[in-house]
Amino acid sequence: MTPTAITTDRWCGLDVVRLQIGGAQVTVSHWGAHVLSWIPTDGIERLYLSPKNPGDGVTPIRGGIPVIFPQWADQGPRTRHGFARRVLWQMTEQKQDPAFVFATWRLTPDALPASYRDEIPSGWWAEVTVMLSPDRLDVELAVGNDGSTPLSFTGGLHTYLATPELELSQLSGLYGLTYQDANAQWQAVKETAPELVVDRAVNRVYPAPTRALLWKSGKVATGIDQAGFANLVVWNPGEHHNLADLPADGFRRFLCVEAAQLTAPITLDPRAEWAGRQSLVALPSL
Ligand SMILES: O=P(O)(O)OC[C@H]1O[C@@H](O)[C@H](O)[C@@H](O)[C@@H]1O
Repeated sequence: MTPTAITTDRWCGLDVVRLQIGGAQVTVSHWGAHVLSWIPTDGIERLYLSPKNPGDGVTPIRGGIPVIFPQWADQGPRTRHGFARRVLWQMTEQKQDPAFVFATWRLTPDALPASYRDEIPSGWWAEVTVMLSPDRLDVELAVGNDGSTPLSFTGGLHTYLATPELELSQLSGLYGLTYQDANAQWQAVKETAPELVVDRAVNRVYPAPTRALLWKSGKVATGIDQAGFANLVVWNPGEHHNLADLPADGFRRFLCVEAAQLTAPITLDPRAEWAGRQSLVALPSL
């Protein structure tokens, strides 16, 4: 039987939970329901986490898997990239099984400061479920409307995939898709690279790929799949970034590959629910 465990720890002044199964582990902060680290059985960390995170309980965490809800970036009047990454979630469920271990976090309006609560109609709930098996991590964002008026939102899972060297890493599976280039007035561009190598600032919004992507970095590869989300975003701020919570050369250590819903907001009628998922699969060393 594969040994499993759920333990608690502290990171950067925050309470975190660690799920473990057969030598693999994922660490999740209650603040933001934010995955900070995923180490599959090969022992190689797959997520980037900035060493300059202030850990002040105010500034969103730079790295890992930020949960974006109820607004993508600055595309609307709500808090940039949503309030979900700036508040404490409640862990409501956990389970250990021979094949997997999971935990679920829930956020409801009563847990929010009034300024955030006023951003959207009341009666909604959001849940993040993190499921770990030895070489796979599934993260699901689910949203429900228990209110009496329609609820519209955008959002996503803003995953920072780690790499020893960005320019020597490749992302394949996007060939032939037409993306909107947020760094070039949102012009539509057809992806012609069978293997995308990022060597400058990128901010591209693709439609959700119909097949899994492959991220090759250093000695390892990672498969990336998603369901429920209409978009996939590839983002890196490049060398001229002025992000205070990222080291000057930090941009070289990650590529964000994000399961997102931003070109068409989800609208939930009363009693309706929606869910989107991103799955990461650790593949054998190259
Ligand atoms: O610095 P933040 O708020 O975490 O945002 C990071 C980036 O996230 C990306 O997903 C957005 O497309 C960018 O516009 C944004 O700069």
